[in-house]
Amino acid sequence: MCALSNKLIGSRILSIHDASQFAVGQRWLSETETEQGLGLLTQIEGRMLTLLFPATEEIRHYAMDAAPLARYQLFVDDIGSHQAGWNFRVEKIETKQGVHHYFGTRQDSGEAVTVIETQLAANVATSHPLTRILAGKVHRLDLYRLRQQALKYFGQWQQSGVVGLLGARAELLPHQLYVADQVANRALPRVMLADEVGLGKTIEAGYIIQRRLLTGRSKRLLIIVPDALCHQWLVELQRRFGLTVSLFDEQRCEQSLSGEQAVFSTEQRVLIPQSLLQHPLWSDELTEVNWDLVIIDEAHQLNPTSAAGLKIRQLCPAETGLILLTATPEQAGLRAHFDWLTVLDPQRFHDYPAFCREQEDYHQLADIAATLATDHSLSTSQIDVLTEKLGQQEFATETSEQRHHLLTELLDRHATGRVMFRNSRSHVGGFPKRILHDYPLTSDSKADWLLQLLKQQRGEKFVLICASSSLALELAEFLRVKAGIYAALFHEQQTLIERDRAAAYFANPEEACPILICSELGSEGRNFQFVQHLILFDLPAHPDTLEQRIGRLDRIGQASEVHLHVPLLGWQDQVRFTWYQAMAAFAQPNAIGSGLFAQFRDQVAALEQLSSPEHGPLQTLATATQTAAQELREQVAQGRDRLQELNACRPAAAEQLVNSIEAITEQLPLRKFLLQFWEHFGLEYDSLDQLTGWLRPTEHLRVPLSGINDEGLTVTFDRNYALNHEDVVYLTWDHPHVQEALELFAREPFGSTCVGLLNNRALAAGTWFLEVNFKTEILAPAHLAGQEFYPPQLLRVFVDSTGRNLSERVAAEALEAQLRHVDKKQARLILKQLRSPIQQLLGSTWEPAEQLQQPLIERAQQRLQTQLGQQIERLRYLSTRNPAVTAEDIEQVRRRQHTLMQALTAPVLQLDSIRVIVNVPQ
Ligand SMILES: Nc1ncnc2c1ncn2[C@@H]1O[C@H](COP(=O)(O)OP(=O)(O)OP(=O)(O)O)[C@@H](O)[C@H]1O
Repeated sequence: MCALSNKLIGSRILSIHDASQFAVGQRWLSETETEQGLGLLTQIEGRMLTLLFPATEEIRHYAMDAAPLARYQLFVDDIGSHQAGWNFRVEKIETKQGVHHYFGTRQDSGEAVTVIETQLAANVATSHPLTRILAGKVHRLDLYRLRQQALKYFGQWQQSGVVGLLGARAELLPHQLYVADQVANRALPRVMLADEVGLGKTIEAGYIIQRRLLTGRSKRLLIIVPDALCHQWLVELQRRFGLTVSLFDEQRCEQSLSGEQAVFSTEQRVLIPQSLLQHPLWSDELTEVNWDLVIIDEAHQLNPTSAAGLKIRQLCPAETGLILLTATPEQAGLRAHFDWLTVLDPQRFHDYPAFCREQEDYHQLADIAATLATDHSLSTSQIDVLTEKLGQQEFATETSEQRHHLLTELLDRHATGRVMFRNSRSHVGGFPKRILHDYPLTSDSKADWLLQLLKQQRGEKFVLICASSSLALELAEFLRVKAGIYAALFHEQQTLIERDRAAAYFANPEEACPILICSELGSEGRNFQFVQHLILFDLPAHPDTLEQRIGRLDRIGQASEVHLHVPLLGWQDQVRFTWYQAMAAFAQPNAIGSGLFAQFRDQVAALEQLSSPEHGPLQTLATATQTAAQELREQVAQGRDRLQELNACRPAAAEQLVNSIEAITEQLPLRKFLLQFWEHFGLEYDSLDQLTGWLRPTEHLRVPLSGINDEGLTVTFDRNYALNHEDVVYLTWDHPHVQEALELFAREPFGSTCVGLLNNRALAAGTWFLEVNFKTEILAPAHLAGQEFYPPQLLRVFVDSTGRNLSERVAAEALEAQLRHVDKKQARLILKQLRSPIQQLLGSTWEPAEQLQQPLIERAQQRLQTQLGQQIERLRYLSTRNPAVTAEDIEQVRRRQHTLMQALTAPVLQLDSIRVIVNVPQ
């Protein structure tokens, strides 16, 4: 065994170069300036050396005794690079007058070549661990360990199945996570998210975006939202997900026009106001970019057959992901809803009459689906229906799994299953009570009544919604003049910024602003759940608009009862109020509004136009509405909604996601990892209390890190704390700062070379070992998310100085306990003596690494076969019965499987890090 010289173990070795080592034509690395590349020794004069570094064209002079130089040489089987750009494998080496001549074979042509070292390429990978070892560059022991941990956690995170779902500043609500998971994992998501108002569609969209971006499934993102909601979206994505998107309003478009690139290609994640779709210039510019995911909020506002709708079709051809958000998909009528479904999936939705018939079929199917979901036995008549619907005589329903399988099939085939997700509030639960206060007025004006209400309930906050901006302005003026009350205003005559400012001013508890007066613009999308009083100053014509208005307060996060105040003045108010009450639109979420509107709108309009009240016909309308509402509600509850609910959230799968998120949060010790990371990279962390800490950069900050400014920031690892303290940064494995930290190790050589001292009296002093970590990963297009099957992983090979493989006998943890740090100077001296044997020894570590890699490949292949194989099978089966499943759907999964299988035949194995361990018993 080649033991390390005793002289080195003590730390006083002065010079290890002697004149006979040097010869003109040799290649050397500068230990202090590895970034100069490979130097060429051009002159020896007395005790002075001159080196040319061809890569940078720099010349350096060194005193021979103290030259910080490391000899660069290749060994048999190494791959060298010729300055002409080709690579060769070394087969034999001869040294003539101190200069190496390498004999080998060109890798591209197979031609036999002789390369004198003078001809080697000057650009060596300076961050390569071997180059670093040769140059005597090492990191501290703890940084080496941190690197191992970082890469391990990185892989575990990538394989967790919940990437992108971990880090939102949001409660883990199963219905949202389920939808997000279902949609985000598709090769090509084209769906409508139609949860009832306030259930968190924006959050679901955020999860989907985050997961697709972090897993590489999507890159170019376009979000289209009503003009009034632009800012809220920006804020919500930033605050909840730490996601930055760029707002392109007209002004920003004009600024970007002067650049050379297409207007929208300068950013990867773009948010535009809906109105831009109608702009003659910018709407065309939008089509210059190939978006891979488009999200449209409040889709019911856009008619798919209008000019804006056609533009969307153009922006979202079949190969682009498209996600539509709407709480009231039928607000513009069943036909418009169907037209959107056609945009999403033209093959499945091409026959409107058939679609209408299908809607009627829901009842029977829902009944069966509910039976299957609750694990009860099917009745004979249910089995008959199932036989007919599924077109097969026999199906197994004995086990829970079989029933689940059948349920899945039924939902996939007959509901709007694959394209639409709709959670209902009754299903999700936990919403507050609504309390209606109606105020029949006789002669007073509504404005006077309003003033009285505000005075009586001083200290409360009110949101008032009315139909027009002129009325909103008049009311605000009235309150100011009459009572010195300053209302916040929200209407279409303001700029976007003015509106957002007004909403923020109203929300600020310190401002004590009692009322926000909104035109109809405030009835969609906004978050006012911190308010308990809604004034419906007038009543809209469409029940869905009413539902949207109430939904501003009655939404997730509303902690108290919601009070609805309705002043009634005149016949029209009375007609609408009576009609809405008859359908219980104030009392509960109203999923049947569109149906009733279609049925009664003419009658309501005719009654409203009467010049004098006629209570008899109004009563008749109310009774008819009540009956129809009851029937419709029952039908919907039994039929469509039930099916949609079952489809939008499978409780077991949703729970599983919550569990996985909690498990990964517990199992991977993020806090511990980050504390070490910060310490090494020059950030200071002070615990403020149990849940929070203060993080700030010091003057030793090692690399620039995004999001870290000089002032520092308060951070927490606790979800609940983060939910209640929006100014505090919530750190999870999904967070960009954590990702940056992990990627730093994956990309840069931090901790990739190290020398450790072993304290083992049973071994001779000076005995040394080599621990080599290889990284194995596959090369495949990012959107295939190959890392979910085969993330980059480290393979550890541990050999002694004779090349004996001790990897299994010497476990990493046991070894760690016996190691101690060595200072840089001593480490460098050790490496100077050992670099040549290390380089030779390295060659012997590849084979064990390849052997370790093999079972990992096989496991990944098996998972690919089973998981994607099952998906393909299921899609194939469904495609024979359900036009919603196309050959392309199957092909996409098959392509993913095939490409990843191919990639797995030749994973890239490369040296990641090296640790030299020398026994120095104490
Ligand atoms: N998981 C969650 N944790 C905490 N807050 C949430 C969560 N989901 C939703 N919210 C909050 O509930 C409110 C409603 O969510 P969101 O705006 O996403 O609903 P929506 O379905 O898009 O509503 P609308 O139908 O009105 O457009 C928002 O204030 C949102 O921040």
